[in-house]
Amino acid sequence: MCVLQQDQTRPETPSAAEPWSATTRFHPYAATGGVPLMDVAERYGTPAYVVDEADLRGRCRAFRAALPDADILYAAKAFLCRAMATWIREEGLGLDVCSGGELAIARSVGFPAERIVFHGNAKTPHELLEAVEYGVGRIVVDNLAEIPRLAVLVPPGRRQKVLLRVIPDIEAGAHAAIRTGGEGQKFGLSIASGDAAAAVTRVLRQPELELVGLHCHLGSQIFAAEPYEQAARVMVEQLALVRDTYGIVLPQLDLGGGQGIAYLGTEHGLTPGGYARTVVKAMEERCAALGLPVPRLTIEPGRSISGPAGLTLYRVIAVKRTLTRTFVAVDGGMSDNPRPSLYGARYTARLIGRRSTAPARQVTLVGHHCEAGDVIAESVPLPADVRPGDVVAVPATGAYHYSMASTYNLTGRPPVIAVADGAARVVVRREEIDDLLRRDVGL
Ligand SMILES: Cc1ncc(COP(=O)(O)O)c(C=O)c1O
Ligand SMILES: N[C@@H](CCCC[NH3+])C(=O)O
Repeated sequence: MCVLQQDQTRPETPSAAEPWSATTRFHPYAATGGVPLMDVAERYGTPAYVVDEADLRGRCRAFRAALPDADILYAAKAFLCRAMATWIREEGLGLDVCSGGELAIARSVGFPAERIVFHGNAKTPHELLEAVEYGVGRIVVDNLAEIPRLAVLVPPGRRQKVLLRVIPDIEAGAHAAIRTGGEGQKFGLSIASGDAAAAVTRVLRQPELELVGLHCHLGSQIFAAEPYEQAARVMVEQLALVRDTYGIVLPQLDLGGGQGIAYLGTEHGLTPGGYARTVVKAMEERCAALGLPVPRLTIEPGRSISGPAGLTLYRVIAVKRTLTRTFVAVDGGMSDNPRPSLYGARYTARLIGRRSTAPARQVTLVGHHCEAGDVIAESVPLPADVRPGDVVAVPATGAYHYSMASTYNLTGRPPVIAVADGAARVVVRREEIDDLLRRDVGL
């Protein structure tokens, strides 16, 4: 156990624009969920992912409160482990899974099958079979070939509910690699090319499948509500087209996820309330104009539930002052956070564990990997006396960090430590070199 030390001066409670989780405090020492972060670093080692359970549960509840009549599915790709699947189950949300692996975690905690939606642009026949066998509530069809492939897997006497993922042709999202609402990317069925209409026809011809609605997902890290407003309108128009063509009123509309979060103190995420007001109004207005009943809404937030609840602890290994800048090198990097290298994502960091009176200097926080692009955060203000042995915390790392971590340079992936009510527990243990060696069977 470490001695509880004073930390850098900062306000008692993070303001709304601060990217730290709801229970994170810095006075008299840095703590999350009532657990001193230096205790976590010393007991479990670094790097370590820390998850603030109360923050995460609070975000689930905020979505449910904002949209009491909708199905809120947590997008598992953002962060999933057995503990997370259990929290999501307990909070009454559903789960969006997009692989056999994510489904296996859900199954392992007895996640209710009917609350699961199965996604993927290239689901293997085996994955489809697993989804059907577990009895997942809905499968989202992403391409034409999948329709007969899925139909033959449905046991006699059963019908599998499906949604069709269509491309609304709306561009939104923080980076080209995470925009999925426009033509020219791999997800969904194009309205413009006629594939979406062909898919409706083909699903309706398969007695084993029950078409219950349409789906779209615009992209990720979207800060404005307007693209969702546009998507709600376009999608309701597609529901009206199905009604006009086939005389069928589809009861569901799934608008995917993508709600943006703050990574830096200067950003403001899209709140569940702001999102809900805009989307519900657009749906209701367009449905009234087209004489359609308002469909049951499903949404799939991932990052906005788990992202702000996480932080990563690193130990400083070296400080290098060059002619142009100061590098603070830590014991993690692009293997536990690939987002700066993939999307140019920006982060901030904070020294914890000791009080420094040194003035703040802009530094570049870098990892220990054998790549010049292994940068965790550019232009971070850290005390000028930052030195080897110090611990730094990086906020907003709860989504797409653990789930996208690699073992580059044969680095074991960090543990996930859940903190709540003054207690810390390991929910995913650290990956040791023995784990890596075990897979490598040699000659
Ligand atoms: C189909 C689908 N739903 C939901 C999500 C979750 O997105 P986010 O984590 O940005 O909310 C994604 C990922 O972008 C997705 O592909
Ligand atoms: N991996 C992306 C989000 C992609 C979401 C899945 N379609 C990120 O880290 O921002």
